[in-house]
Amino acid sequence: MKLNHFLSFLGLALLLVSFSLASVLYYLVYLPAIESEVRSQQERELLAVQTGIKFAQRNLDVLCYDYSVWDEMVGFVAVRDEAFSRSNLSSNAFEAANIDGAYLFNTDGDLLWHYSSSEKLLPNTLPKNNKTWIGSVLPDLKAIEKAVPTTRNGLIHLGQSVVYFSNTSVLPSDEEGEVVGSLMMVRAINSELTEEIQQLSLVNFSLDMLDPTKEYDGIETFDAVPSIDSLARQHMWLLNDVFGIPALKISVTHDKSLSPSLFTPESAVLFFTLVLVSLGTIIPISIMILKPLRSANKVLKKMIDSGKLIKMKTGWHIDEIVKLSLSFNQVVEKLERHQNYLESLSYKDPLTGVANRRSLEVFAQRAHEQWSEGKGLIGFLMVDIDNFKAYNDTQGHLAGDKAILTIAQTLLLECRRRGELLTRYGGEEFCVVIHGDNIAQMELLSKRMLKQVWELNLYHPEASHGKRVTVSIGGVLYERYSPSFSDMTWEMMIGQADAQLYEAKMSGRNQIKLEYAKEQQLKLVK
Ligand SMILES: Nc1nc2c(ncn2[C@@H]2O[C@H](COP(=O)(O)OP(=O)(O)OP(=O)(O)O)[C@@H](O)[C@H]2O)c(=O)[nH]1
Repeated sequence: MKLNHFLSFLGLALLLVSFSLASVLYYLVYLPAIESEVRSQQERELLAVQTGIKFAQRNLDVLCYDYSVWDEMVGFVAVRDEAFSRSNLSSNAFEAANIDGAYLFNTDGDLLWHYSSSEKLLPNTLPKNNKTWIGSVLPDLKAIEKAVPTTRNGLIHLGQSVVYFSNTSVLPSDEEGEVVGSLMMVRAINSELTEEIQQLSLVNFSLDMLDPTKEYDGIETFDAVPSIDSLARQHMWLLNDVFGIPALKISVTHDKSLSPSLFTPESAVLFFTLVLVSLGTIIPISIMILKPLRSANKVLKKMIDSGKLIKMKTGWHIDEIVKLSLSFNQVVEKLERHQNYLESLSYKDPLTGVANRRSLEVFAQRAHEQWSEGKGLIGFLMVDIDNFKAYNDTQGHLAGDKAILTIAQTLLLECRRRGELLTRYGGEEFCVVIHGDNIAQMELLSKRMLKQVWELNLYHPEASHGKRVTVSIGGVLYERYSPSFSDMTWEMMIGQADAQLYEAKMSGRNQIKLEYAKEQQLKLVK
């Protein structure tokens, strides 16, 4: 897998994992917590409405009780005194106390006196014909016989209206004595009351009057403490009147209802931030790691293809990669040095340190090519140590090695000009390749070499000349190339030089035999 593909895959995988993790956390942890919070808030809102309604009811109960357990009211049941009615039961007082209707009954349930704020609440709208009118709304015999104040309250339909009522038995203020009747006060369920409870509970709700003849299936009654089964924007509850007939529908609108969605603008922003962060991480990694890796790969491939050692670039951003490149380059440098050393070894004679036969071949081939192209002259000198077998036999092989080394170094000092190369041809024999312009060069060089070896004065008891080590030299020099030389290879030229060496040996050693080749004409000189 390519690294950039791997990085893209990694980025994508990270995004998917983040998204999956966020979803799991959202659905398994966050959402249940939010849901339970919203549920408990909704339950609190319903409870607040319920409490608010009960509170409105209690005000009515207290007011009704105050009027009922009052000696003057007992007197008013017996004789409806206009003066008492005017000063204590005036419409202004009831309006101020938010009472929409007041009805005074005797113990038989007959209406003795009433007040109503509107025609809708006139006595003829009282649901007296209901079987439970006495007992549920007015005190029954049992309650009357108890001779203590008893109260009934709840909802009732008055004509087209639904009201809260509170009915308290009328009896003397010390609560001893006969119950003479009952007083009922009502308050219409209207927008004013709804607003009052809303302000009290701080919950938004509405109260809708229901058709008493209809049935409302699927809506629960609102009496016990409500419990929420499912979260909703709105919850509805039924309020029955004291006769069990549906009277009102409460619709509570909740502040919070819907669970927060995972797919919100905020989560989209978060997601794209994650994408940007991932890209922002992957792109620099690609630039800082992928680029050097690609470059290194290129260098290695080039090395394999070309067989050459190549250094890497080192200008990267990451320290570790820079260090790796530097170390690689150090290895390359060491290998280069080692390679050069090995190469130099393969071109040098190990005993004398002068060029070996391999170098001779390369140099001779190049010199011959250039000579064939008409550049300069070419020549070969074969230098052989005289009577060397005898030297070895008398002085020992190690001394023989040393003598070869000394003679090689001496010859090397003479072959220092451009176009001259001294090589060890084999054993105690050397070959000098000459590629130059000077026709006298070969002769001069031969003479100097002969003289320098002589002057070394290496003792040789069985030497042909002066008890010292000498050399014999045979050579050939070709003048500028002409077509008549076209068949002459450098190997043939060496052969000619060797023949001259043989001549020198045959002529008594410690001497030079050179041959100058001039367009088929050979001139022998000493
Ligand atoms: N010590 C030593 N001896 C060598 C080396 N290479 C060749 N020789 C010896 O050189 C001697 C060459 O002997 P020959 O070829 O018979 O020639 P020569 O005795 O020099 O006689 P001429 O060449 O005819 O003057 C042999 O005895 C070789 O063993 C070397 O590297 N070290």
